[in-house]
Amino acid sequence: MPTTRAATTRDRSAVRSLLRLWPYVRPVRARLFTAAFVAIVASCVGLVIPLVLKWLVDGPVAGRDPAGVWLGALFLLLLGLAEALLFGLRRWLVARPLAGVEAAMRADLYRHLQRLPVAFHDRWASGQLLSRGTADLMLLRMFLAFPLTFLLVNGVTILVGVIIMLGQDLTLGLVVLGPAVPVIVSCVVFEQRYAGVARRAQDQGGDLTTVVEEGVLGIRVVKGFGRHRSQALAFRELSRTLRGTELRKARLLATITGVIVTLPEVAIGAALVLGAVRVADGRLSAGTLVAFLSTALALRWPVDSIGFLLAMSQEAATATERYCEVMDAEPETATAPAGTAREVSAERGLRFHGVGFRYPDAPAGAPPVLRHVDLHIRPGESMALVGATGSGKTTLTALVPRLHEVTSGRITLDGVDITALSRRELRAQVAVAFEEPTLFSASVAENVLMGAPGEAGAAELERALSVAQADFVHGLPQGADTQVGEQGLSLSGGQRQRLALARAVVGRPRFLVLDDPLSALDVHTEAAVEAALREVLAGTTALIVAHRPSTVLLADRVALLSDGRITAVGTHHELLRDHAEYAHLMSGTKREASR
Ligand SMILES: Nc1ncnc2c1ncn2[C@@H]1O[C@H](COP(=O)(O)OP(=O)(O)OP(=O)(O)O)[C@@H](O)[C@H]1O
Repeated sequence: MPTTRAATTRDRSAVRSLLRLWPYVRPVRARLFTAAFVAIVASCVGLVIPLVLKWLVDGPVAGRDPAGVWLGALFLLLLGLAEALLFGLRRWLVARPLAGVEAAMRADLYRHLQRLPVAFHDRWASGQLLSRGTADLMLLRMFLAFPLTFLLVNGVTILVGVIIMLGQDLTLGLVVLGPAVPVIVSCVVFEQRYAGVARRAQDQGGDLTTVVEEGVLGIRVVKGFGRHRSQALAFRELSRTLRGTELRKARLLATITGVIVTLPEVAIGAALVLGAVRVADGRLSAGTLVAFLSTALALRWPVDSIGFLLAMSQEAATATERYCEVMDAEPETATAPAGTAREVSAERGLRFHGVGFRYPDAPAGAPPVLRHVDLHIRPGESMALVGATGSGKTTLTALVPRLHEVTSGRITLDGVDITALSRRELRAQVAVAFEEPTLFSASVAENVLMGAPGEAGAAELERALSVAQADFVHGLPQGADTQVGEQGLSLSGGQRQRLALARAVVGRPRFLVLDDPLSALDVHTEAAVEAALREVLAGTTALIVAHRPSTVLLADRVALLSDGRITAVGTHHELLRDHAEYAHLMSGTKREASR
């Protein structure tokens, strides 16, 4: 199940979580405060209406003065209009800045994701990241636009309304205030329970996103193996779980809304009966009772809405937590650590010095993938890396561009420790091509030139395409400007591999790391690519993971990786002759090799 739980819902305050939004809200704070002030004024204007009603009932209505009634009606109309206009103004004030806050947070999240190490992405399910960048940020925008303002506005409105009611009649005011304590206690309990359920629903939403993403990206496998039904069942199961959590949320919300609505309504009913008796006794004017009840009714929405405003705030708090879990993850440092000795030896070429590595998420007690790897690839030399499947070849190649950090030992490029180079410096020197070629939704040219941003032009592009034997590009509808589909799926596996290879060589890197980059090519194309690659490799120090003798023969020497260590280094023929494991790995294709 693609679940990522970076943190459980710990004891934490929603307010503390929401305060972390301040850096984003700061630039638009003036607008937000103005909008909140406008909303408070609008709400208070609404509270003036009952006072006008009181004047109307006790004055012109009781005195049968039609002109006074018309005047009062006109005043009520103007107050209603002013209230509506002010609420409209509030909306206008917040809409644009809050869209900006959401966009800024999304941009920061994306930028941060790009800078997080590969180990982080190995650990986190993509749907969890996707849901943080979409659904969670939408929740936050809605919170800033609505509950944040209205919790304040409604609080002030309720306070002013209660003061007005108490001023009109103390006894009736106390009757209406009666349910305040049970309502507040219910709200506190609701907050605690809702926080956990809201977090669960957001995490389950992330899991669902992961399943949808995998199903769409893996549609060929799903169809090829006729797995629609089992995929649909798995999806239905997850969505049923999410539905259960959403229902639990709805039940909690329904309960708190029931409490918040019922208790005050009962209190208003009691005040109505008591007030009517006192009007009949002549101890209260009809106008005061009308004004009192109108004020109490005007407070209904501010009180009734507290339930869902609190629910939205809780969801925003958990969304903020989820967002911050990613933002708090330590990114790769872009610059070299200060004080690191750059030159550790005068040795040229690419050298592994006693390198050890274990994956951060490997089970405790599992042996390291690499142990004391010592290997020297001389300048201009190409070294093939051969080993059984799962022996750690891909892992070793990933250490050179620092996609993972060595856990012991060090790697040097021309005598310079790679940790002493900034990422930019390192990646300008080292180019990589992986067995699984990833292309982006962009043109062929953009995909290839990604290997040398800002440095290479049309001539370099042509040269790289020619080295990778990617002439098929000229036959595409718009040549190198043809857009390749999502992940390059509109191209064949071999075509994608050749574009990935072109991307690796386009910047004429000093160090080239190729992870079995020719595996999807037919023998004729592979031979043509190898011939062209030999020219490139002549001036480059290269480490090439190879499974086939034809790829091994590209290299000057071969290193055998076995049980996490380099157990032999020599030419293909030497190893074939002296090492049974190597001969075994190459067996079955020996004839091809000796041709
Ligand atoms: N992200 C990861 N987290 C934990 N272990 C991993 C991770 N990636 C790979 N491994 C483990 O590391 C070991 C070496 O994997 P690696 O991909 O480097 O082998 P390989 O020699 O390239 O295999 P192949 O020839 O099949 O491509 C394997 O046992 C694998 O299960």
